[in-house]
Amino acid sequence: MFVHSAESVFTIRAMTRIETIAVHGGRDDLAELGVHAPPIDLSTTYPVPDQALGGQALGDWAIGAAHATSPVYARLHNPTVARFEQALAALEHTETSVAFGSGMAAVTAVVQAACVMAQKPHVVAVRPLYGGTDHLLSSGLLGVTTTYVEAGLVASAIRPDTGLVVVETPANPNLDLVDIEHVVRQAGGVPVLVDNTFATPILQNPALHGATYVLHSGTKYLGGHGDVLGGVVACSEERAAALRQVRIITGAVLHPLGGYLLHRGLATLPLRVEAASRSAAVLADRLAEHDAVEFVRYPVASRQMRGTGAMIAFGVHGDPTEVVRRLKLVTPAVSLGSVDTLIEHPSALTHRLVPGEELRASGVPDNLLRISVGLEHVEDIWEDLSSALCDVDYVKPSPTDFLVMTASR
Ligand code: MET
Repeated sequence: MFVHSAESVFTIRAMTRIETIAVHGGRDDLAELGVHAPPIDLSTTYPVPDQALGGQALGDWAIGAAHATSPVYARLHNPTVARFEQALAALEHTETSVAFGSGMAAVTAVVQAACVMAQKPHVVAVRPLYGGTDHLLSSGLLGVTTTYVEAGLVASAIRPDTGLVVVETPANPNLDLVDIEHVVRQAGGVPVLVDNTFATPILQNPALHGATYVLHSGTKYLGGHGDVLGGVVACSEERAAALRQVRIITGAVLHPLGGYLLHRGLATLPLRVEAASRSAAVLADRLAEHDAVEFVRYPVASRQMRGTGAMIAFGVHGDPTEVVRRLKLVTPAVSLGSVDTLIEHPSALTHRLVPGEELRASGVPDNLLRISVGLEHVEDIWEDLSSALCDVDYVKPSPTDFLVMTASR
């Protein structure tokens, strides 16, 4: 019942338009079940009257199989989560995907599969990355050491014991863009993980550019409503087997309710991304014209990225935290990709655990604010932002003052 037939997978693959895949992905067993919405299976255990057969299924899951005759136990497999995984894989143009309890659990599993299991304990990473990922890779907690390089210097950092290259594009928090194909070429066969959380599969499909693992914090755009925590890695069936093994052993599973909500979020993902991106483009232009704004970082569409997205980073003259404090509509909070517009100060929050010097060196100055544009009316967002910026007491610095300010940070 929980196994998707080869024929139904083909049906999804044959759909080429992303809006249609977003609505119908992972739902091909529903007609057979006679239901309209995917059932949420909350079972923690599954009866196995034939214990030998149950044991065989357990053995199959334990080696990372995609299917077995029974889920046996919720840590091994869950049909509601599997539907979300199938849908996300279709959107990312990969064979499959593996879901986790959070984005960080997903990153951890990739490092464990590509570095720890493969006994290649060296990682090459391009900064900036989400601060949590950076902290995980720097901490040594998983027994790996990490060399940080600029995107153009990845080849020079690869060693015989390098198990993984990690990039995020657009990068959290400053929206730096990385040429994925160039990084993949430089990696020379070492698996490349691309964090695609900011772009979403609607704007960018890293696997089509050679990425081995495509990671999402599903908590963000995929869920889309700020009410579900989850992570997912889209990849080949072969890579997924190791990730499932890690997930089973470590217990980093996504709860079925999370799987349901992430799956439901996918249906409206194209519309949400399109609407929020439209507003973000307007806001990025207006911010760039504002006297209180020093610079704006907003991606450009390219062959790799089909649109500009709904994330904006900008630097303010004066105290960035004061701007946040004065906002009345925009939500002052970490996270992104929700229906409401969110703003946060990366140096204080999302990137707090990255050493300040290193953060600044990777293009994240202390005056940078990050906005995730939501679905409110663009004029209401602008009214709130512009009045918060206007209210801030600042003296527009002369070039000399600016040098002094920079040096004192
Ligand atoms: C706990 S920090 C927040 C997490 C989230 N990944 C963000 O970038 O906003």
